[in-house]
Amino acid sequence: MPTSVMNTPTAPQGTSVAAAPAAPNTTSNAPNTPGAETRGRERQGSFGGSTRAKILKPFNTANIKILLLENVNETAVRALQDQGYQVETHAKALAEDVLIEKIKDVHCVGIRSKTKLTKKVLDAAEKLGVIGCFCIGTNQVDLEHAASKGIAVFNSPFSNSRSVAELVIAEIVLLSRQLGDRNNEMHQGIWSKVSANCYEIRGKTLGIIGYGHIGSQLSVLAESMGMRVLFHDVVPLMPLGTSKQVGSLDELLENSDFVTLHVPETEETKNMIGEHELYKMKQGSFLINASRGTIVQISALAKALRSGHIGGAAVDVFPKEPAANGKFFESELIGCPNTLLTPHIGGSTEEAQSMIGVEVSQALIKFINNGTSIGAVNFPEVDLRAIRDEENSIRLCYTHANVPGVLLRITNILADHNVDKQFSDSKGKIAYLMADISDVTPEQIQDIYRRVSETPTNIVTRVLY
Ligand SMILES: NC(=O)c1ccc[n+]([C@@H]2O[C@H](COP(=O)([O-])OP(=O)(O)OC[C@H]3O[C@@H](n4cnc5c(N)ncnc54)[C@H](O)[C@@H]3O)[C@@H](O)[C@H]2O)c1
Ligand SMILES: O=C(O)[C@H](O)COP(=O)(O)O
Repeated sequence: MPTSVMNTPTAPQGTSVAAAPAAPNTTSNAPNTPGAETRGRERQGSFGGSTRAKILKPFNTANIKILLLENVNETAVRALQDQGYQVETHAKALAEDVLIEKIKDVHCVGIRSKTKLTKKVLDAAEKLGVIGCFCIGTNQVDLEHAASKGIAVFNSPFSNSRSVAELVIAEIVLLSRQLGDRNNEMHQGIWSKVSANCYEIRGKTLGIIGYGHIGSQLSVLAESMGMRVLFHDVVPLMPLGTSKQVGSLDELLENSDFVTLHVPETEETKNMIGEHELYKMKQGSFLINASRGTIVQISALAKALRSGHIGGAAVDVFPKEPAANGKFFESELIGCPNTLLTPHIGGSTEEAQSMIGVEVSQALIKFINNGTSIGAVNFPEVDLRAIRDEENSIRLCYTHANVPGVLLRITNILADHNVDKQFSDSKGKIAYLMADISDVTPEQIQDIYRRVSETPTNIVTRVLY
């Protein structure tokens, strides 16, 4: 595979700082901003007593372009700007043609759940090395294609879990008391005081489908409200509190008063809840979906709500969601009885967005500056302990096809050098190797870079120093 443009090395300039090949599309030899460098040193602390840890960075961080879409939180914008990167922000998702034009030139893109990074979009991205999903879901990215191009994808696996769990707790109470309908009536000037089919949630059974970060957090909150919790998951999991894992989806549906979905969007979960499953649910029971819109068949749910078989639903996610605020929303669920519709706000709290901004921006910075891929969702997870702060030490980051014989080839290239440490791992068709090499001259760095990036298995080669 070809070496991406973002990894073109700079020519040797005579000093270690100036000479090393650069990461993302470095064109200038200006040093990093002093502020960022000092902060980095403080963070990494001393290395083995008297020797400090080296601050690895792509050479001129001002040349690194970051595109942040969908109103990514200010905490991320600041953190990325503090590194000296060029950061362009947009409040909304971009139309595909605009995105294709914008993404051509950037080294990193930050998105939320709306931006679709398809094969077509990724193929237009000539310099892209890393993607940050400032959310939990990563189904909006063609992860495999990104990996095949050496593009690592990071997300925030749990920073908004609590926000979703709290919303679901609120919805359980609201549905149980038909609060959506009562509220609508009052706003129309209609006084309608009813207790028929309104219930306390104490003693009722909550069925959680998908007992991951959100499902398990919800389980604890629901039990503290006096609910009994059943859950269904594809893997056996430790039940929290007195909750109980059931043997099948049907068993959960048949025994729950409230059913709530917390699974990712996958081939298996698409249309997971249709007519058959809805009619397995108890008469008058409630359905909540704050996972992904494709998991519930909307027509079947609307029919079950209108027939009264399902007593109410809260839906936060839809198969087709408007691209931005103010755009028209349509759904067969509009006007269904006791149905709460929210515009994908499960993770939309100040706390969650701020934490996500910090978490994902740190992962991006570590990947760009240090090559660290820990936490990547589509990429082998590799890290090395800090590199010594010595002039002529470098870090080689090599993303390559996962085929036999590669390590031997790299060992031959590095045979005459002092490899301080090296680690490599693979995931599916790609593998990632990091090696710290000391005592290398600028000419040797150029030679290592050239020979590694010319290997037939090369996807992306970077040298950090
Ligand atoms: N509405 C929102 O704003 C919002 C916010 C955050 C997350 N989400 C969605 O919620 C989903 C779940 O989030 P999470 O953090 O709990 O994820 P998670 O990965 O921690 O947990 C998902 C669980 O689902 C299970 N699972 C997968 N496939 C399954 C199947 N076919 N049947 C049963 N269980 C299955 C997994 O084993 C796992 O335990 C995310 O993927 C995202 O799409 C929505
Ligand atoms: O995947 C997620 O974390 C949620 O769906 C939230 O997505 P958002 O950041 O687009 O609100």
